[in-house]
Amino acid sequence: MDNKELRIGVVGVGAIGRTHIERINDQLQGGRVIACSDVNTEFGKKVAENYGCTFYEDGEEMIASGDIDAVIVTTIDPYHEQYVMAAIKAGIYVFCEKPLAPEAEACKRIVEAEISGGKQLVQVGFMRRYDQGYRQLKEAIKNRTYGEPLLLHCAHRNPAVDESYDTPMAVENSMIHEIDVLRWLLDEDYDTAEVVFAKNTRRTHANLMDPQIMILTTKSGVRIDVEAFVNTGHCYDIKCEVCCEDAILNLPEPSNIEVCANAVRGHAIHSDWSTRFVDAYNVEIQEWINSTKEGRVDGPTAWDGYVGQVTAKAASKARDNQTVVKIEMEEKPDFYN
Ligand SMILES: NC(=O)c1ccc[n+]([C@@H]2O[C@H](COP(=O)([O-])OP(=O)(O)OC[C@H]3O[C@@H](n4cnc5c(N)ncnc54)[C@H](O)[C@@H]3O)[C@@H](O)[C@H]2O)c1
Ligand SMILES: O[C@H]1[C@H](O)[C@@H](O)[C@H](O)[C@@H](O)[C@H]1O
Repeated sequence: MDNKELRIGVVGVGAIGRTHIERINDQLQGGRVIACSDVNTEFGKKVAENYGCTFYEDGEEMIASGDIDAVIVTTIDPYHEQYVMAAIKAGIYVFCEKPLAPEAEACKRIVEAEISGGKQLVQVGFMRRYDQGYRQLKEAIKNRTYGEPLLLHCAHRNPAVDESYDTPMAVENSMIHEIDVLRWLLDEDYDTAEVVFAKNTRRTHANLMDPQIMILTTKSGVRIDVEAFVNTGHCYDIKCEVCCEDAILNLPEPSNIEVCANAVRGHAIHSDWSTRFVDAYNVEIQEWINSTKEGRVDGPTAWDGYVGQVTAKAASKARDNQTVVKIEMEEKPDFYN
């Protein structure tokens, strides 16, 4: 592609869809959201009007229209597959928010369709790989300066979730971030998964066990525990502590000014994902625009999306049966090497 602006369509213009439109049109370079679609027509039309883009009632029609060079899929999880498949069929690049799909089988169908099409087109929105803190951790681990990593303690805390968020989503929608970023951080796949429950918070509802702890082991034996607590009522808090042979490494947070007032000294922390990871989203989407214009996928692939969901599925099985489940994975196809 030449140096023209990348014409982008967005399907699903809810919370994160709109933040991506704003970052592309107001802050980043080389792309413009010129079209959008949403199943909620009235709402979608208002959003389109607000951002000056063309509204399509049918997202698949937008993808096949020839009017856009690439598409961003930010619908709720169960509809990702439909639009990613439409993009592969149309032969255009697609950035799909995580998870690639809520089921491993759906991710597998996407991988197979991409391989049959003969060209990598799909990038998955695992934005933590673009976070400065995780990048620093990876750098510190890479050369074994502090010896081998042995165990990791992580936490994924959200202030609140709505009624549609149920027990499986703690793994499939939230801890899928840790599943991806820790595999990338340690540069190895997982061997087993387990999920145990804690005492339920009074803030949860009948369909959600909250908090939960997922325990993963990697092929080399690194042990990882991740707490998902999605109704803390007060904070968005992401922790990752890596215990190495010779040092303990902790994920830094984006800094905030220290305030001393009312006899308390401290600093504010984030209350949702959109501010906690804003820099990571900006780098992620800018790099996606750049690589798309160069005609290649440079971020987490459909294969990474598939591996994540196979791991999540094993964790779900482990949770349902309260046992430890071995993670069985196919060999990575050469297509993704
Ligand atoms: N990377 C991250 O940190 C991050 C953060 C938030 C959300 N997400 C992901 O982004 C996606 C959207 O999350 P959200 O918080 O913006 O949700 P949301 O509910 O605010 O928005 C989803 C939008 O999709 C629309 N939609 C639903 N079904 C559709 C369909 N079949 N066709 C077209 N539009 C449809 C809805 O009307 C809504 O406007 C989810 O997959 C979520 O996991 C990722
Ligand atoms: O969809 C959101 C998003 O992925 C956030 O980054 C995560 O912290 C939430 O738990 C999840 O529900």
